[in-house]
Amino acid sequence: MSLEEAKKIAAYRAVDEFVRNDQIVGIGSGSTVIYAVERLAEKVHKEKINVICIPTSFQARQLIIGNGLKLSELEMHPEIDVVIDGADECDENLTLIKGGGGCLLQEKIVASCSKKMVVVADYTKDSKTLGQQYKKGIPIEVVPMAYIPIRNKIQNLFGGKLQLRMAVAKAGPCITDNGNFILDWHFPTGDHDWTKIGTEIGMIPGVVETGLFVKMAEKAFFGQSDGTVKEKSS
Ligand SMILES: O=C[C@H](O)[C@H](O)[C@H](O)COP(=O)(O)O
Repeated sequence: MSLEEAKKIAAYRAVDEFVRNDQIVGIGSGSTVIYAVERLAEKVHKEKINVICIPTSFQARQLIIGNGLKLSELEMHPEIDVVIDGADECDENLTLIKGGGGCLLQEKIVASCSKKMVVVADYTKDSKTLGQQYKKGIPIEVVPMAYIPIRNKIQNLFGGKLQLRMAVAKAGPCITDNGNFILDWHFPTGDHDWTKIGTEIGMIPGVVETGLFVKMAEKAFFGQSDGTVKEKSS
C-alpha cells in the first residue's frame, strides 16, 4: 500500500469514529487532512448530517469550500467538538511536531478550542521520541523583525541550530498565513521535557507559537503499509 493510501485509511477511520451529527468540527491542514475532508463531505452528503467546519489555515478553508461543507469561524463557534489534523511526528505520549506546512499557529488555536484532537497520519509519522522520524526540526513561528535574536536565544538556551525557512516558488523567506516567519529548530538529540521547553520558548518576545503540541491530542490513527490502521491514545 502506498503512503497516500496509508494517509487515506487513517483519515477515513478518524472521521468515521469521531464525527457525528450536529457537531462543530475543526479542519486541520496538510496532505492527510485532504482525505479526512473527502470522507467528511461524503458522510455529510450521503447521511444528511449537519456539520459546521472551522478551518486552521487558508488551505483548510479552501478544502471546506471546495467540498461544499459549511464554513464558520471561531468568532461564531468558539467551542469545537473535535478537530482532525495531521502531524509531522507523534511520539509515544502523543506529543506532536506540527507546522511542516507552516500552519501551526491557527492549528494550535483551533486545537485549544476543541474538546478532542484527533491526529491522522501515515506510518512514517509514528515514533517513540521526537526527532526519530522527522528530521526537519520543530517549526517556530516568529515575528519577522525578531528572527535573529530569537534564533540566538534558543540556540544559547537549548542548543541545536535554527534555520529560517525559505520559500519555494518565491525569493526570500516563507511567510505564514499570519504574515510571520518560521524558524525550524534542529534540536539536540536525547531526552527532553517538551512541556518546559515549549513554555520557555513561547515566552521569548517575538515568538508567536511553536509547533510542539504537548498534551493536546487524545487519539492518533496511523495508516500502515499492510492496510491496517494503528491507534495510539493518550
Ligand atoms: O503545517 C502543517 C501542518 O501542521 C500539517 O498538519 C503537518 O505538516 C502534517 O502534514 P501532512 O499530513 O501533509 O504530513
